[in-house]
Amino acid sequence: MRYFSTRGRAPVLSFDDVLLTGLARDGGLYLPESWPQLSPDDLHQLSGAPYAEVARRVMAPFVAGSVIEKDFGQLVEEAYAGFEHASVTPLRQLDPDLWLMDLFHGPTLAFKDVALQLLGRLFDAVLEARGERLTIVGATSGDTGSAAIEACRDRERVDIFILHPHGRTSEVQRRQMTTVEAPNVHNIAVEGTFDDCQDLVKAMFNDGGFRDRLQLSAVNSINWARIMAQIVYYVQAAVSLGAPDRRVSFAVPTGNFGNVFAGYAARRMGVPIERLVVGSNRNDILTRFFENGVMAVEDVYPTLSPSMDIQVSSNFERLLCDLYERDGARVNATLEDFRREGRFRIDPALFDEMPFEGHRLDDEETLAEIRRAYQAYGALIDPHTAIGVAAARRAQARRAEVPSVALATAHPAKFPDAVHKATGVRPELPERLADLYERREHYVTLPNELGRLQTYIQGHARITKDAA
Ligand SMILES: Cc1ncc(COP(=O)(O)O)c(C=O)c1O
Ligand SMILES: N[C@@H](CCOP(=O)(O)O)C(=O)O
Repeated sequence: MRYFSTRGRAPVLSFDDVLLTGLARDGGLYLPESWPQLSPDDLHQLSGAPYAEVARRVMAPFVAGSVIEKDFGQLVEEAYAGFEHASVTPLRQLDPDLWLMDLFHGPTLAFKDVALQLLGRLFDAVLEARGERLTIVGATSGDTGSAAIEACRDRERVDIFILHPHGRTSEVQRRQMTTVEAPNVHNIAVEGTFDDCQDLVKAMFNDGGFRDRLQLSAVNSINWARIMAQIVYYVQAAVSLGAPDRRVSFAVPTGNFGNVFAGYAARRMGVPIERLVVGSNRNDILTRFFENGVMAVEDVYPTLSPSMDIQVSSNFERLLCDLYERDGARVNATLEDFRREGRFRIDPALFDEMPFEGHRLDDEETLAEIRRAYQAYGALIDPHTAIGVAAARRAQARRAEVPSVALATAHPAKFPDAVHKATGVRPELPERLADLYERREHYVTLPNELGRLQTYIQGHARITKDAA
């Protein structure tokens, strides 16, 4: 498989290069040149198969030609063997037509583990085959950071630097990142928002000299491999609920648009997905966009669902590229306008065939939904998941034609205060994290300044230290 950049001005790359490159050199994101197709027969065969088997078969075409192609099945097996549920991403039925897909059974209790447990292993295998090392820089609003650190800790060929917005994650999220004892892990609290962190990461990639000196790579969903691994659970859920003979909708609590884009990719591959329902918190840029076709940035507000406190959803660029039929110059012009003006508008006609709709919840509605889920189903759900469940119910109230799956993106114990406030129950962390509050934290706090960040990273990355 070959991959092209959404902006059309970077080299077309193989899977291995896309994995190690992260952001394209023209500032774009990589997409596969074609969408591999899952026929109705393929989908029938996947029904009932173990998760790792579905994963291997769904992802095989994306890694075709890679140096790890022959070991891929083994890497996938290992990635999912450590999940605490045998089904990896099990479904729970809430109502006759509403299901919850638990995506938090990995080591850091969030859906990010599903992709990052595989990515860590892919990085290692490709770097080993090439005899190379790299430096990862990532931005997190709370969950990508700990999942990426867990996946990359102690790996000899990788140093990892994670930027989080100072004081804007939950305490559990911060401690999961900052209490890891590993020489290759570096946490940086940036005085700013998640959007600032994401901008800083992109600016480091766009500085060619810095990027080459450090051999930068990405763990955020700008890296295509993240999306690839997330496609799998949409396929798994759809076939479990009757695809290809029955259509299914998904409701996804959304921030950076990576998770829901993976659902869109599954649909492009032939999975019969009816609707992709986007749930937003008060930072509702996407929901407003799906209502009126105008993407307009506002300030970022802190909410009870901090991982979704995002205004600029980087993966929207991948959808835009599809909408514009891969006209990279047009994607670039639209996103340049967005950067300059803080807004752009899309012709609504382009959206006629699209499966998306958006629903927003403020903090009070989020708490009410957590309470409702506890009372109606006995389920403790985290604030992000609550937004997904509410979005699913609202979408079903409009048109209840097919079953809906709401994605449970984090374990409730990551957000104990909100869950306690809504239900009176304080969810317990699993035993292996029980002493999280006693562990020593390691992080530096830096201002939102590219130069300061680059100096810090350059001074601590083994790649530059060894070269000096
Ligand atoms: C718990 C949780 N839910 C939802 C989201 C939003 O997902 P995405 O950024 O892929 O849209 C995130 C962050 O990515 C998250 O950590
Ligand atoms: N909510 C995310 C933000 C980063 O998203 P990503 O999917 O691009 O890594 C987080 O928890 O860090």
